[in-house]
Amino acid sequence: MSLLAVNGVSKAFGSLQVLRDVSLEVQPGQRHVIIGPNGAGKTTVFKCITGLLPADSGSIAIDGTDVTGMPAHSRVSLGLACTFQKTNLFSELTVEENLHLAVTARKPYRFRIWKPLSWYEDLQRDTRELLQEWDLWSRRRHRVDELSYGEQRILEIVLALASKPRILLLDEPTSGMSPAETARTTSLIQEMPRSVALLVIEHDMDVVFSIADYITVLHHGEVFLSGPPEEVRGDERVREIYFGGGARPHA
Ligand SMILES: Nc1ncnc2c1ncn2[C@@H]1O[C@H](COP(=O)(O)OP(=O)(O)OP(=O)(O)O)[C@@H](O)[C@H]1O
Repeated sequence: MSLLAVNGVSKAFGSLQVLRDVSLEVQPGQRHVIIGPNGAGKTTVFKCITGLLPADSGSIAIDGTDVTGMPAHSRVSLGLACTFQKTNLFSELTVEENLHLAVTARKPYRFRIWKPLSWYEDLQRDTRELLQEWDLWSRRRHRVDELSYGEQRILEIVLALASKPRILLLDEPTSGMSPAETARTTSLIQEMPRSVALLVIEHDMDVVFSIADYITVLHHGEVFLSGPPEEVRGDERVREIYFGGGARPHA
């Protein structure tokens, strides 16, 4: 069974039809990348999946559970996590404090004043492991607003991983990054455990073909093509969408 199934989702903003009958599936452990020109509807698909926007029609299921009418927080409890293009961090707190909050959010007893001592030990251990694993240990005492934009976006991905999601949605994880930060983010994504499936919106084709094992091409709000990377890379019509009008995918 698919971990995520989007079935025939449509969405309009007033008279602007942004999504038309969009269907896609994400399998456990898959690295599924959505590409398409600006305005194709990629972020809107993400918002419908997370529950930030209601779909006008169609359905969405996480691991077989129909979540179409469910609020966003219920989808999170089914294992969905998401980062969007705008960072969503506590900028006056340190890297470590931000991670503490994210790790706390998934722990039992989090609303209890009196917690077992082991609770604090687990919190410290989980935070330390994430900091070390994702190469943020030396930055742990830095306030978030002292980090570069790229580092902030990397931290946000790590925070999303702290909730131990089964499926993680990343909206343009490398946009606005320096080449070095893009390379670091690409290897971070490549090194993520296969216990997490990824659905990624990405414009940088080098990143797309470094991480994807399945690609969906959106164009004018419709699924234009989906398949393995070799199939998409060789498809003349996809080149035409990107390069036909002289428009290039922005990196
Ligand atoms: N809340 C909104 N109200 C009205 N129109 C919107 C809204 N959100 C998005 N749109 C429009 O819907 C279309 C699709 O937007 P969306 O952000 O999903 O595209 P995208 O493929 O993610 O583009 P990009 O690659 O530029 O991020 C665009 O024409 C956009 O202007």
